[in-house]
Amino acid sequence: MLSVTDLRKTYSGGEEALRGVSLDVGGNETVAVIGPSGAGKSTFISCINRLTEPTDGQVELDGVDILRLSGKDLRNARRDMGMIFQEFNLVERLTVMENVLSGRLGYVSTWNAFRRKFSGDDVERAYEVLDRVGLAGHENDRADELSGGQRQRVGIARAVVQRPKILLVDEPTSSLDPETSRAVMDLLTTIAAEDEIPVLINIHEVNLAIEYADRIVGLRDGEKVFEGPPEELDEAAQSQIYRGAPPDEEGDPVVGRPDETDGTEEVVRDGEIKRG
Ligand SMILES: Nc1ncnc2c1ncn2[C@@H]1O[C@H](COP(=O)(O)OP(=O)(O)OP(=O)(O)O)[C@@H](O)[C@H]1O
Repeated sequence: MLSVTDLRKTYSGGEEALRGVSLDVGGNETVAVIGPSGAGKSTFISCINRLTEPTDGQVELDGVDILRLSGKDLRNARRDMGMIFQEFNLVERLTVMENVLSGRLGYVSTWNAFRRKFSGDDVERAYEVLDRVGLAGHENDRADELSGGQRQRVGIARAVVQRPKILLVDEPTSSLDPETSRAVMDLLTTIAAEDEIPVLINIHEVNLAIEYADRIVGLRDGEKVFEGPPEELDEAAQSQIYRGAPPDEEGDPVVGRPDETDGTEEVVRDGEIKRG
């Protein structure tokens, strides 16, 4: 179980990217974080594994206080968090197999890692995982010979091969076309469900979040402004996340405020927008 409490990040320039965000992710669930550009989504994920140092707050993974760790303990904790990146972060001149095995580097001695000497079990597991992501037969292809979708499959395999306790996924489909994006999301959520790994995923496309997530979190200006199941992410909630629409006098969020339409729409307050 990942438990984040009151996480804050102020960058050195004074930008308050996170203003006290709390979130629990556990079990087999997929939690999608959505929000406009600059809302703090990437900062949130990178503060959890401390690629970015948070300013304040608490991050616990299965009871381990991540923010207190350093050196070897931090490296051990990081390998419990499988990272999948927008730009895949593969080593271009290495093969698919070498890239996947680099997910196991934390487990082999520095000397053996230097010699790229992996145990037979590690290699066997890498073959298995590559088969599961649909890359059997591509083990010896160089990363730079692959399509975008294949590259993200390698990224997924590299994260999964290390048997993480959680997958942290940052915009995995931003560089992919819609069809490939869906294939990657299918694969990611299938593998996570089969291996019982919870997933925390930043995603731009709201439709993909609704389709694939068990729970959606909306960030805006470094604050959590929505949390709920996909069916609760109605137009009012989306308006709150993407436009910061304030609640009206009755406490209901305002949908499609007149000054934000092109004048051809009649705005009603039950979430429905009728065209003139
Ligand atoms: N390294 C940095 N130094 C200073 N400010 C930063 C840094 N990284 C991010 N920021 C700022 O922090 C805020 C949140 O950025 P972040 O990248 O986390 O948002 P995001 O929701 O992931 O955006 P996007 O969807 O565009 O990737 C932004 O105002 C951004 O300019």
